[in-house]
Amino acid sequence: MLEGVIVKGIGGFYYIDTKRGVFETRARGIFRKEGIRPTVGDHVKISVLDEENKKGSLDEILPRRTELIRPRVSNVDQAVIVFAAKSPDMNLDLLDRFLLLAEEQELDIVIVLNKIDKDNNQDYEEAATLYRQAGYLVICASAELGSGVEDLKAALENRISVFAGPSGVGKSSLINAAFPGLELNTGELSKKIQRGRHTTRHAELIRITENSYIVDSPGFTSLFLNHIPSEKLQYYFKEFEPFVHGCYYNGCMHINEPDCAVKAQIGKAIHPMRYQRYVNIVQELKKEEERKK
Ligand SMILES: Nc1nc2c(ncn2[C@@H]2O[C@H](COP(=O)(O)OP(=O)(O)OP(=O)(O)O)[C@@H](O)[C@H]2O)c(=O)[nH]1
Ligand SMILES: [Zn+2]
Repeated sequence: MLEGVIVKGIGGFYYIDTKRGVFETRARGIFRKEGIRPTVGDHVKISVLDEENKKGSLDEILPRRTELIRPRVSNVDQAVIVFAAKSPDMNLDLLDRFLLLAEEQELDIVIVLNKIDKDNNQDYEEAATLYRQAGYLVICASAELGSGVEDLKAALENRISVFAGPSGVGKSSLINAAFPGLELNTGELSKKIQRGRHTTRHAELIRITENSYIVDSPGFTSLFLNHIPSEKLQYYFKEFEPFVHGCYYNGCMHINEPDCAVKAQIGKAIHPMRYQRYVNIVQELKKEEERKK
């Protein structure tokens, strides 16, 4: 028995990255009978049928820790959310939506503010401080100059990461700067999504170091939040966490209620801009909930 990770699945074959190389396997019939679909990212056990030609049989899927839907990958540990300091301009409303989706999936989060070489006034520092104070790891980077790249590499170590963020912020460029051997084309990640609109596209894992992988297509390509119940939203604002249970009312939404422990932190542990976006998104979600009634 050999253990490994499914890095690719095509036409009934699953490719398993192991300590002894990548094996091409077929899944045992039992999975189909039991309605289990092997998924990229699954930790598996295989039996080797042909060591030299790297063929095997996929025998067992170890329990999944997480299951990302878009793209469909198991055991993703972390979302690397990339925004540009300039071109395109930073949009913190959009950044918060990416954060919410990643928080909802219980992923660890790294925020990368890329293209700092384009921002002579260092305006990105303000956003970096805001999100650091909220409790996030924020890396200010320039794929162009190579700054921040070592920090990014360190953050990817020993995990499966998915990159997310708007088009053109430099996701592929950062990956290339960190791992020159991979030579992802710039624009590569988005090409894959476009293809995905018409055909079922299967994500693949790219091994970047001994024990680390990245997903080859971007995460959270739809930023719809409508599936999140409005009363759950508070739990996905990281810096609210220590305070949400301190309110006078059970089920406090932290908007109009008196004696609210969250509101008491506005301008202290909670940045007014983040609080305002919380209120906006709650209202958005409530409107949608009303409409569906
Ligand atoms: N000045 C500067 N330009 C950068 C930097 N990083 C990326 N770029 C440029 O920005 C453009 C977009 O970079 P990509 O790496 O393709 O961006 P992406 O996020 O992968 O884009 P999609 O694949 O569309 O999602 C390219 O022309 C890059 O050369 C940077 O740090 N500084
Ligand atoms: Zn409250």
